[in-house]
Amino acid sequence: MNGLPPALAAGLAMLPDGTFAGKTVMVTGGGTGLGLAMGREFARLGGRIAIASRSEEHRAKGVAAIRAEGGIAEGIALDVRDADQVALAFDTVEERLGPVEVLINNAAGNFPVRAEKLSPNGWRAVVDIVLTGTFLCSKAFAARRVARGESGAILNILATYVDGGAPGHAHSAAAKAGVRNLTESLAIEWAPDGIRVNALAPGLFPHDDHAPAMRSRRPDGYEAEKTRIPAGRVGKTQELGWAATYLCSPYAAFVTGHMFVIDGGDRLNRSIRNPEFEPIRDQLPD
Ligand SMILES: CCCCCCCCC/C=C/C(=O)SCCNC(=O)CCNC(=O)[C@H](O)C(C)(C)COP(=O)(O)OP(=O)(O)OC[C@H]1O[C@@H](n2cnc3c(N)ncnc32)[C@H](O)[C@@H]1OP(=O)(O)O
Ligand SMILES: NC(=O)C1=CN([C@@H]2O[C@H](COP(=O)(O)OP(=O)(O)OC[C@H]3O[C@@H](n4cnc5c(N)ncnc54)[C@H](OP(=O)(O)O)[C@@H]3O)[C@@H](O)[C@H]2O)C=CC1
Repeated sequence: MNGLPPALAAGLAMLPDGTFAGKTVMVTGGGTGLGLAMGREFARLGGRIAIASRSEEHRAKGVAAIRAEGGIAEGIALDVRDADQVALAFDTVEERLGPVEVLINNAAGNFPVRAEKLSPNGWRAVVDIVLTGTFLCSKAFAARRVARGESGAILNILATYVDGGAPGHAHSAAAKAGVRNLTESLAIEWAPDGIRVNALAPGLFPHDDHAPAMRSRRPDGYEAEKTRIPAGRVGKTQELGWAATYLCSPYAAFVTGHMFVIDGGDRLNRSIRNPEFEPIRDQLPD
């Protein structure tokens, strides 16, 4: 399990070429990090990618990365917390790329903070982006799919701390746990309409786009983390792309309401080695 698959080095897609040809895929927060990695994988398989987020700089970076690989991408201004902006974003994507057939609810806010120091606004910001934003985008998506009488797929990006919580992440973990439950409700409700709703729970996937607050505070970065994770390494972002494209593809037509965990066994908490231990509370900002 420790070795990287050769296909990763070769930059290969997992599914057949053209699996998403002619389909429009909206990725919220798709200009950076994991969202961009997933968008690149959908684009490799022929999908037309709408990168929807607040920052023009992030959107432009994501669009350029996908176009540089020969893919089709457009940037769409969106704050997922605002229902009017969500409606406008779906309309704009439809004009530019065609109706959205796949929605990746990837946008998130998070900053590690001791819960007793988290302000009401800080709590609201994270819960609104993660939980309310996922609901608003899912609702707008499904309303359009149902009106057209056409099927679709939604993928909600969680985090493995939906089970068990995490010190310093009370706001994010609670919001993500809410999204997990929402995934299940919507999967049942929209299954008769041909809309599948699944979730992808990543473990640790460090990347260069992370905001300073989200970077490891340890001088050795993620080296110690690697010894804690049973697989002996952190995740590679393209691995999420493979999982996301599978879950939204016709090969997963009978999969809905599922949470797919991709974490190298981290959540099982069975360390095969014993790293130097530093309590997570002690790693949080003062
Ligand atoms: C460790 C290793 C991990 C290792 C990595 C572990 C990975 C764990 C899994 C990862 C999960 C993720 O979600 S990773 C995704 C992370 N990406 C992001 O967060 C990018 C987007 N984030 C943002 O835009 C901002 O951070 C966020 C605050 C959420 C939203 O921005 P807004 O402009 O809407 O809000 P603001 O007005 O700036 O702030 C709203 C309130 O939040 C407070 N606030 C903002 N930042 C704060 C902070 N660092 N500490 C305390 N409080 C903060 C402000 O003071 C405000 O409260 P008042 O002063 O009271 O008004
Ligand atoms: N990296 C990791 O190890 C892990 C990540 N995750 C999850 O993966 C997903 C991606 O995280 P990651 O790539 O690491 O982090 P990033 O910070 O790189 O990505 C977050 C994205 O969300 C967008 N965003 C934030 N707020 C809003 C908003 N209100 N409206 C629209 N877009 C918004 C940002 O774009 P902009 O600023 O342009 O709005 C940004 O592109 C998240 O759901 C996260 O919780 C889960 C577990 C581990």
